[in-house]
Amino acid sequence: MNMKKIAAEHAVQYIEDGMKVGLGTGSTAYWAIQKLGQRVQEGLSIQAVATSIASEKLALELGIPIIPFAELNGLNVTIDGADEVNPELHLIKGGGGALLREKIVAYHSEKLIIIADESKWVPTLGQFPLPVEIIPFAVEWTVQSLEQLGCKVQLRTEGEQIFITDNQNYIADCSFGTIPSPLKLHNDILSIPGIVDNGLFIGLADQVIIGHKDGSVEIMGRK
Ligand SMILES: O=C[C@H](O)[C@H](O)[C@H](O)COP(=O)(O)O
Repeated sequence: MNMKKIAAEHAVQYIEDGMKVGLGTGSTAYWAIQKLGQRVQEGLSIQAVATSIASEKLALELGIPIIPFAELNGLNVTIDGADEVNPELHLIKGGGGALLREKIVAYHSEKLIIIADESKWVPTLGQFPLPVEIIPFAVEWTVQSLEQLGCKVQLRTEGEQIFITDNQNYIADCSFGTIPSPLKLHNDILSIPGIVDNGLFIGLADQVIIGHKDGSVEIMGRK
């Protein structure tokens, strides 16, 4: 049973004609974009923006209309994946390196629906190393400042090369083990110069759809 696909396809049921939709990034969002593409080919009329170059490319291949940001005044809904979700629906995102564009798009969406397989549901955030997007300038100092917050930092690589985000930045993966106060950590990280954003999504998710091994979906959320 493909738990990611089940959650994604459930979320896409909520998309209606005329909606402005944000497209997430990653292997779970992939299934949502596929399903949305199928519905567009069957006549669904939507306008979309994407949270990564990869998702935009996939959407265009499937015939989903991608609209310039300047032409849209916000979004009705965004469907995106997550690396961890806690019972308060706070998230860690950015495993695919797309956290900055994802957070911008989520912020401007009336509703953020998170889709995930059951392995992403955790009592406390932090087992998954927190991705932090940093600018390349003085990266060594920025990394030192992150380590002073009590984590082990690994600058993300892709093969032999440093991983470069869609925004031409780096990702520092920060292993905290556990994050008891996500909001405090979020603010502490953002107070370091050179950091663009981090993968903690606090109070942004409205609904979380979890796909289970037995094919069922579990829906949690505020709206
Ligand atoms: O940067 C990537 C995103 O935040 C993804 O949505 C997140 O990493 C989850 O990815 P996946 O659905 O592939 O587990």
